[in-house]
Amino acid sequence: MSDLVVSGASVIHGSTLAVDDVSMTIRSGELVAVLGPSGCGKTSLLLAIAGLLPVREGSIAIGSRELSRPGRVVPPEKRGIGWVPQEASLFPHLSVAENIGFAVPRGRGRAARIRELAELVGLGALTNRAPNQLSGGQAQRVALARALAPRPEVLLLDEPFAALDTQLRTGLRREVAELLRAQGTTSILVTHDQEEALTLADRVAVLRDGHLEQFGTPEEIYQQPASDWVARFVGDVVELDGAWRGGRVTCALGAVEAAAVGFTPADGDTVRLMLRPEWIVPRPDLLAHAAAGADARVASISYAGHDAMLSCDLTAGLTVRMRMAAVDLPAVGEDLRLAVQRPGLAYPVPA
Ligand SMILES: Nc1ncnc2c1ncn2[C@@H]1O[C@H](COP(=O)(O)OP(=O)(O)OP(=O)(O)O)[C@@H](O)[C@H]1O
Repeated sequence: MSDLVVSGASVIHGSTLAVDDVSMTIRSGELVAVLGPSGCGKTSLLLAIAGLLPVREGSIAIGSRELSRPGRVVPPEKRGIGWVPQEASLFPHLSVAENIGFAVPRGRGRAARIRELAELVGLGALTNRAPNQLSGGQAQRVALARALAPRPEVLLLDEPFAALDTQLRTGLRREVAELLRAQGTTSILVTHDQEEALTLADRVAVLRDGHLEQFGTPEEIYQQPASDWVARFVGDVVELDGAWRGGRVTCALGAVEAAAVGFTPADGDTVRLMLRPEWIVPRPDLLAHAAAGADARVASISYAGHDAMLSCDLTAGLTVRMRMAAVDLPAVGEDLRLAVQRPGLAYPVPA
């Protein structure tokens, strides 16, 4: 098995430059999520990898096997790449087994291979069913089995769980990720659901307006966003402007330790401090230390079962949100001393 290498690829979709100079190496067996807002080029990137759109610049290859470059496209059926679409789009007049079998070559062992694939996706008992007798989740399992049938080197999944209800989606996507890992299939999952991307993928590619903003592990994307845009797009952020001095930002939350991302501020510069809401914590032990932390009053609490989001009015005049485990929550109106429990991220203030 080889890596999938996308190298400086640009793709025109209609009249739009949908993918703009994207480079990424997807390691053999890796599950990569492509995340981004609507229209950022996720599907266009997948179509180019599948051979359904040409590249205008750059190249796409699996190992040393070049699949796309300007003026040359290896046809989809010769690329060794499988596709699971958003809607299962099964043949309505064929049974589950026949739908899966559509992609299994004729010959000896065909029936056994169909049975193996049906069992792999948990449909061993439903092989004689017609598509209209399947739930949405079961239909997606058939589409997955059909895509895996020719043993593709790379599997592309275009929002395969988007049409399913929340509970089914959570269960099925975990199962599918485990199955793909067990098979060692290199997979690219397009999604606009950040939770899906962060929980399932080995690495996440964040696209914006056709550009690759960041490609990293879920922890890197969440804890060290490469830009303020990624910080805002993936997860919740608390934003405070303050003065930079020697690795600290003096703002309404006090003097908060921070790392500058992608620029080098000078002492005295105004920077934008970004924090995740769970990085802000109540610190009753700091009440006696006037220099540390910031005084706040709980303005509202949004309870979510396992945790809660608190809006706190700072004495200094701003409101910040903090997320905490929903155990012994403070009450609305309670006074707290807040501090930041890990270094924040500093970005330039937008012009
Ligand atoms: N069928 C099409 N014909 C012409 N242009 C298209 C077509 N589909 C997409 N585009 C253009 O390509 C750009 C990228 O679209 P693409 O579908 O790749 O984005 P996406 O990130 O997958 O969006 P979504 O999350 O909404 O599916 C769009 O802004 C649009 O202008």
